[in-house]
Amino acid sequence: MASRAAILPKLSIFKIAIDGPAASGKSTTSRYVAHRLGFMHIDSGAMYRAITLKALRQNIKFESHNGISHIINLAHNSSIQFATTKPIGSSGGDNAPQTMVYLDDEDVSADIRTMDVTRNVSFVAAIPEIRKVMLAKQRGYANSTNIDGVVMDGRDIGTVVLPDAQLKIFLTANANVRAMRRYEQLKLKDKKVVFEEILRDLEKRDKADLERKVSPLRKAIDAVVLDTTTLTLNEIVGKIIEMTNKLRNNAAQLSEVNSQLNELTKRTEI
Ligand SMILES: Nc1ncnc2c1ncn2[C@@H]1O[C@H](COP(=O)(O)OP(=O)(O)O)[C@@H](O)[C@H]1O
Ligand SMILES: Nc1ccn([C@H]2C[C@H](O)[C@@H](COP(=O)(O)OP(=O)(O)O)O2)c(=O)n1
Repeated sequence: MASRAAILPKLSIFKIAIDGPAASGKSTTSRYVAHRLGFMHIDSGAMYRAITLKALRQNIKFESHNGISHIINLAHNSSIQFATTKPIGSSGGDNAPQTMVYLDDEDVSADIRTMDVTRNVSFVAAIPEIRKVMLAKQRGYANSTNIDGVVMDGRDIGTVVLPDAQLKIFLTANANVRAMRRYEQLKLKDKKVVFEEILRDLEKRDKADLERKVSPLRKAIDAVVLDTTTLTLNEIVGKIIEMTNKLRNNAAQLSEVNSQLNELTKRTEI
């Protein structure tokens, strides 16, 4: 007789998928959630940005046939790693937990956020072969055996990368609010930024991400929508932690019932 354990879910790596348009708060929210839960944070957008940075550094002609093959080659032969630093305090700003990004062992956390990379990343992210290479890496991180859980943010995490995620969140916010947040964020880093330019770039990128053929930005049918236009970062993080704790408790209870049922089944078989 088949054991009931085979048909009931077991406790496994807890996966949280956070998707949404540009500057909706995905990576900041994910960093705090991951930090509070002791999970790993994977910023999948940073991976597309890292490959774009590498291609720009090599002066690859993006839209040419040769250029695309070259970028695909780069993706196959690049190592991208993440490391999370602990916050000094518990509030936002400079004390926020940071997710560092390493490209071929070089810290590129700042270099991948330049306007040049931002303007070209949607093109790179729309190349199907690049997405295949990133998908394999992303699933690899999520299934690392030494972690309790992972928070991965991007555009297609709930729909394509981790369709089995126990919790899926879709963050949204009004485009003007998103552009203003990105403007404030870049201004802090002494970047020469113009709000109208940021808004235009953000809308252009949203359109490209929504309309591309492979893995476009979509809300998974089982995702919970959280609108960050009016909710603070703390409120958003709190809601996600609360949902996660409930789901983990339910899973733990289910696992307990499951082992009791197995025990009973064994005794009945004897
Ligand atoms: N709920 C929120 N309310 C106000 N500001 C937020 C909120 N969530 C994120 N932010 C801020 O908005 C900016 C963009 O957030 P970020 O996490 O980089 O977005 P994304 O990863 O979606 O591009 C950051 O400066 C961040 O601190
Ligand atoms: N899972 C993902 C993550 C990001 N991308 C693409 C879409 C975005 O334009 C770029 C950069 O993503 P990123 O999340 O860093 O961008 P923003 O922080 O929202 O400006 O990568 C994607 O296609 N799939």
